[in-house]
Amino acid sequence: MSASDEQRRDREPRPDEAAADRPEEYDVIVLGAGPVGENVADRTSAAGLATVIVESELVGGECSYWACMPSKALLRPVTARADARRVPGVRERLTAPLEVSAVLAHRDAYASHWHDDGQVDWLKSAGIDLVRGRGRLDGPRRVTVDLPDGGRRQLTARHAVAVCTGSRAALPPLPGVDRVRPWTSREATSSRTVPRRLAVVGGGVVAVEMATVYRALGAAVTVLVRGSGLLDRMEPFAGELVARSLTEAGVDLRTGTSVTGVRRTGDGDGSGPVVLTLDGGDELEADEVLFATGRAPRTEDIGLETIGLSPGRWLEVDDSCRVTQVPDGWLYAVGDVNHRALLTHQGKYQARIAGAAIGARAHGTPPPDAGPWGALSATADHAAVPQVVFTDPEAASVGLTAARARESGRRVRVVDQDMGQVAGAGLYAEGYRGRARIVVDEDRGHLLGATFVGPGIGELLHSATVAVAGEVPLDRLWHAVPAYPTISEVWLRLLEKYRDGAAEPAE
Ligand SMILES: Cc1cc2nc3c(=O)[nH]c(=O)nc-3n(C[C@H](O)[C@H](O)[C@H](O)COP(=O)(O)OP(=O)(O)OC[C@H]3O[C@@H](n4cnc5c(N)ncnc54)[C@H](O)[C@@H]3O)c2cc1C
Ligand SMILES: NC(=O)c1ccc[n+]([C@@H]2O[C@H](COP(=O)([O-])OP(=O)(O)OC[C@H]3O[C@@H](n4cnc5c(N)ncnc54)[C@H](O)[C@@H]3O)[C@@H](O)[C@H]2O)c1
Repeated sequence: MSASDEQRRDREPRPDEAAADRPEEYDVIVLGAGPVGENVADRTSAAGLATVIVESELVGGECSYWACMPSKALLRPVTARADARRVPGVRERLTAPLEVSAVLAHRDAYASHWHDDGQVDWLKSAGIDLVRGRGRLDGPRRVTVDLPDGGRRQLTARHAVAVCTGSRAALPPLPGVDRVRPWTSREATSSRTVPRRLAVVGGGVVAVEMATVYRALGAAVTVLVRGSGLLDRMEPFAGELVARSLTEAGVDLRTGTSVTGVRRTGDGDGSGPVVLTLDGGDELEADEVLFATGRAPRTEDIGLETIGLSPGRWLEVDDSCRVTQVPDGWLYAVGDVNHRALLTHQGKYQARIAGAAIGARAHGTPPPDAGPWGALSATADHAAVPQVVFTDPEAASVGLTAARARESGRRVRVVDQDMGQVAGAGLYAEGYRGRARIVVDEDRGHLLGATFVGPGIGELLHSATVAVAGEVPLDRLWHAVPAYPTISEVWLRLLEKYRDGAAEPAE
């Protein structure tokens, strides 16, 4: 039997009787089996470390069952239909609305019908032990798990504990909000019915994606945004183009509107329509209200107080995802819970890095490349975070916006391009509407950021991510020739304008 076979045998799930009072020792304990926890465990297990993962709900986490997967499965039929309706010869045959039951069934399939057997099988195949239950830190390197059957297991970690407990929807502090059965992203992504009237509070990513879905499924949707526009972390034109499209689709979009009260009209039992009071005194009645008002860390009940940290806060980490306030470097916090970038792909990137760092430190190998852009440093979190908002049009960005780049004190030049002028875009969709922007570091001659808005541009984003993360000189990008006639030719238009010294966009 090889050493790795022996390690794998060591990591076979322990029979319950072994659980008694005696702490079970592992090299690494991962708390939370969302996409990020799974990837940390995968990397530490691959590094030959005996790894156990603790999960209180479903292996796969928010992303698989109540976030990325179901939301994108709901959105894809919407954007596919919208795209097809912009193609002559197809649109004439596309007069019927979406088949709601088929869309919801597609969503159910992508959420694996809220069963995690597939993910559990994968854990087993990777040699990772699973303990189901609520885990809490219980002093340095110790985790206690309350099991679903009322029992308890105690785990200790020789090398590291990785907190990957993610985030939950944050509700605004409105009196009575918890008595009106509000929707959060969980209900919006898993609902089996389409409300006749849906009010959406918030102007961020969840708000615009879910407004897109429910409007296309037939709901009368009102979006209440307290600020002046949508998607305020992206370039302003992204929110403007998405707002225009939502409005054209029939969404009642109200900016500069805050909600000051919420109640149900029934007998105090949570029944009846929901009524929102708006600043200024107006009221809005709907059948459901979705609060898409950001996220809170799932750290309030994980025993942080037993190691001298405050519960309920985001955990601050260094670039290898080690919690900075904990001595001896045994505690890591990876994914949403560290608040660096609340995105699955970025959390999984951190997981690969944290897993490698835990492995290197456990084996006593001096970290060879812990500096910026090295294998043990999540540098992209600061410079090259990509995100696609899957609305119609899609909005995609990486790196810094023009405003953020200027705030950073760099000498910056901004170039914009109307996507409608790109031949490949016109072929993709008649009357293609969209815009692209690059933000150039004038002193270093490479891209700091890029934003694309338009149908089907999500797949374009990775080209920009490579350019930003790779700090590819613009002179060399000039030789990266986009195929004709693809939407990617927008790169050529942007670089031509940059070389020709085109005037900067007004905004
Ligand atoms: C509606 C919506 C759509 C999204 N769409 C996208 C998208 O398209 N692309 C994208 O990149 N990102 C998207 N995101 C963000 C993405 O879902 C998160 O960034 C991602 O899920 C974070 O992964 P995580 O593993 O850090 O946390 P989670 O996925 O939240 O997983 C944490 C896990 O820890 C478990 N846990 C918590 N506490 C304990 C405990 N005490 N003991 C045991 N287990 C515990 C939880 O049950 C959960 O399974 C979306 C988010 C939302 C809300
Ligand atoms: N396609 C994707 O990549 C995708 C999709 C969905 C969610 N996500 C991730 O999930 C996270 C959560 O998304 P989100 O939309 O909930 O958060 P968000 O931070 O993107 O947007 C929150 C919105 O709610 C508003 N808001 C906050 N408090 C409010 C209050 N009290 N009253 C009224 N408005 C209020 C904010 O102004 C903002 O418009 C995001 O960070 C995002 O990265 C990603």
